Amino acid sequence: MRRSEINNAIIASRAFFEQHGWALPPEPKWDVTDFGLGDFKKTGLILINLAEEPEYCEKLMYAAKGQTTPSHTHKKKKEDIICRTGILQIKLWAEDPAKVESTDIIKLKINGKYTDITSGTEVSLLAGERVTIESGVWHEFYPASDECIIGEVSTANDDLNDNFFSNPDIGRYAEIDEDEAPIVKLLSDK
Ligand SMILES: O=C(CO)[C@@H](O)[C@H](O)CO
Repeated sequence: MRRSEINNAIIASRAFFEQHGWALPPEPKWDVTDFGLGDFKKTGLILINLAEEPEYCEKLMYAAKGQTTPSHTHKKKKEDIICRTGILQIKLWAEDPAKVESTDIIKLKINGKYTDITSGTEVSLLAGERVTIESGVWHEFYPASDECIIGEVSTANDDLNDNFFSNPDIGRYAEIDEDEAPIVKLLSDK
């Protein structure tokens, strides 16, 4: 990813957060990624780590229409993915969709109530709605609205060691081409 693209993504999402009443903490911990695939408009996500504790984690995320967070799972982390603004589509699988065409039933908590869904089902979340994703459940999400603010509340987060993607070409952090000066230091910046 070009640094200019990262800077622009931060400026645009910052404006959207502000417009929708989401005040960011002082010195937000920004994480902007194209998942190493070099096509931020297609596979891209902007995250801010709000709380990172050994017991829990909270993130605020932003994606624009067309941007997918590709299918992945966590071996340790259990997380609630929450639509805060807009409409969020989230697809869930019992097993890695690149390897197995599973039709297993997933017992998924949607808005706090257990619901049986078939692996591969897509759930649509309106603002205020959430799904609770147990570790081991594969998931992919993208906005159905032009823009989307997404929350994440979870057990401990370890982005380096606890993200398992279907696509083996994916790297969790972007490789950066320094075409201009950074406006913020990313979590992945040394
Ligand atoms: O877990 C999630 C989304 O499900 C994010 O916190 C990761 O950082 C994505 O890699």
